[in-house]
Parts: sequence; structure tokens; C-alpha cells
Amino acid sequence: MTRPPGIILAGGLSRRMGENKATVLLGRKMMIRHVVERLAPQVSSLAVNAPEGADAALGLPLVPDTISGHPGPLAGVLAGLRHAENLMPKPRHIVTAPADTPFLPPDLVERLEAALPADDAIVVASSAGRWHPVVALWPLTLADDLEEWLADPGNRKLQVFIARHTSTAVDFPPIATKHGLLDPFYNVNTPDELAFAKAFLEEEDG
Ligand SMILES: Nc1nc2c(ncn2[C@@H]2O[C@H](COP(=O)(O)OP(=O)(O)OP(=O)(O)O)[C@@H](O)[C@H]2O)c(=O)[nH]1
Repeated sequence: MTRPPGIILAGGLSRRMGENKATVLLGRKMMIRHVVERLAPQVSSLAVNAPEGADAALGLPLVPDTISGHPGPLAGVLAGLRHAENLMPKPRHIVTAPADTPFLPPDLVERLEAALPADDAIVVASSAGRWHPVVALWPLTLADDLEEWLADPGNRKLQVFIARHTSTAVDFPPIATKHGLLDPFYNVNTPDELAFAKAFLEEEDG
């Protein structure tokens, strides 16, 4: 099976971090660079969902939201689906991951794809039974429905949108590092969480 394209979600406001968390340094690299390095071997191509001109793109194609006013991560999913519609050959799915999850598992895409119950289903990553709906495989056939749904400003919640469609979850175990066990979807929102993440970096990741 051809791998899907990956879209890294970096369109948020980073209010809790106080600066753009995608470009904050985690060890020697920007946080988004860790995500790029973990996702790149698993996808057919990569693009970054962020506002026009954002330096988080790291030279990758930039896919800005088409809906104004910071409508949340689903706007990034929609931008990613529209971007993928123009790729050749046109993929059937995209995979998304946020720019603030630097420990993504190496078998993420393989396991999400293997769990697809139907071609038009959404497959969400989970850990310890908790869903991480920003880390998911999304069928391109959802694009029109998602665009229509987001046209109502009351519709913003990922879980609510996902519940309207066929979906399943794949649970991923904690990663064993020499510093202890770590949730593979640990996400870094605050300076304290950044310090915690730094303590888990392996030397080659620094
Ligand atoms: N495209 C897009 N992505 C968003 C938007 N808001 C959040 N995200 C992304 O969704 C994911 C989860 O976002 P949060 O961490 O909850 O929010 P945030 O705005 O990044 O950070 P805070 O301001 O601290 O809440 C991250 O990958 C964000 O980049 C948005 O309005 N548009």
C-alpha cells in the first residue's frame, strides 16, 4: 500500500507556551523538527499546516487554514485534505500529527493503516485508552463534509466531528527509554512540559 501524505498541525496560538511551541528548542532542534524526523520515514510527503509566512515550515510546503479566526485543529485537517486532493497520484488518506508531539512512534502510520475498518473511516491514535484525535488517519472523502460542518462556528470539537463518521482507535504502548516509560503522544504545551520532554531525549535526538 502507498503511504499517505503527512500533515503536521502547527496552526495554534501556543498561549500556554508563551511563544510558538513548534519552533521552540527541544534539545538542539526545534520541536517541529523532531516531529518531521519521526514522521518523514512513514509518509509519502510532508506539509505543515501553519499561517502564511510561518517559520515553522522548515522549507516544507506550507498549508494555511482556509477558515479565519483560529477555528481549531479541524481547520488544519481540512487544509491538509484539500492540499492532498492536488497531489499526484491522489492519495486516499492523510495522516495528521501536531507539531508538539516529539516522541511519535515509528510504526504510527503502519498501525493506523492496518486498522482501517473501511476506506472512508477515520483511524485515531490512542494511548492508555485515551484518544488523541489530532493524531489520525483521515480519508479524503471527508473534505466536503468537514468544510460544511466547520462553516458553523459552533462546530469545532474533533470528537464531535469524528463521532459523525465511522471510526476506530489504535492503542500504542508507552515507549521504553533509558530515562523511563513515556507516552508516545506526550504533547508539550507549557515551559514545564518542555523541561519534562528534554529529560527524555536520547542523545541522538538532542
Ligand atoms: N490549523 C489550526 N490548527 C490549530 C488551531 N488551534 C490549534 N491548532 C493545532 O491543534 C493542535 C492542538 O492545539 P492546542 O495545543 O490545543 O492549542 P494551541 O493553540 O496550539 O496552544 P494553546 O494556545 O496553548 O492552547 C496543535 O497542533 C495546534 O497547532 C487553529 O486554529 N488552526
